Amino acid sequence: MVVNRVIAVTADQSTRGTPVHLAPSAVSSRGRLLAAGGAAALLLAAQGPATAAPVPRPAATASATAVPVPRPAATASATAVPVPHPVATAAPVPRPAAAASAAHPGPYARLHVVVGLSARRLATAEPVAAAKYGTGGPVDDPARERRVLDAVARQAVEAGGGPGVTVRVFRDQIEAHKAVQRALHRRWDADPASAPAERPRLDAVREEIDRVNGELVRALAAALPARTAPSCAGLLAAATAQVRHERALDGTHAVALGRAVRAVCG
Ligand SMILES: C=C(O[C@@H]1C=C(C(=O)O)C=C[C@H]1O)C(=O)O
Repeated sequence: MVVNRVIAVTADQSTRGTPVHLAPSAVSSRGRLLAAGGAAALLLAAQGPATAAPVPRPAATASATAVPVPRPAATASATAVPVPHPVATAAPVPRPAAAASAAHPGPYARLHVVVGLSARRLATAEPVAAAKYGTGGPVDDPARERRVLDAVARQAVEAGGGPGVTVRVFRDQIEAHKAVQRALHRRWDADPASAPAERPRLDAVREEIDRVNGELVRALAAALPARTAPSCAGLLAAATAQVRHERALDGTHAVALGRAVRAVCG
């Protein structure tokens, strides 16, 4: 006689009308199964209708709702406290949109990098001007300009940017750089007290310029889609205004920055 047995019918078996007898040890499993079902129902209720969720659930949540028997601890906590929204409790899995924007900067971010590097390049005009000031030498150094343009053309090919458009941008960068140097020489001539007391080594400053040049070539290549988009002019103007503000540029450098990035779009 089977007094200590219960009859349990699984959903699958009930459709075939074949009840099965489970041993007591199986009852506790069954109890867990029911509790797990309740927890799963709570989780599902907390998630709301499937159609209301615009973002795919993280993998952890998906497996919690898909697996019929969670571990007892998970069941206990799920039933003892109100189940918070699974997204809030899950490990910090970034939403796909956020992850995408972090991995793929948008056109404004790309152009902002280009403008920021142009400002960094222009910031070297002061030490270069100081290195040349009082030497009697000219601001212009056509041989150095040639070397710079040849180098960036080569680097542009490596970076996947067009050498022609890259050289065009760098011609503007060079003109802007020289405009700042000349403005500083005029300022120092007019007010000798403001002239630099020391003369930096030109080759050391040029090493820094070369580093910025390389970064700028790569940033220009990475910004190619942004540079050919119809939105480029507007976004470039916004990025230029932003960089002027971030770096608190004076009038000379602010005007020169606009000159330096003139050929970035198109
Ligand atoms: C920066 C310098 O001054 C000028 C500007 C250059 C540039 O922007 O790369 C290159 C040569 C010079 O005509 C320099 O002499 O190094």
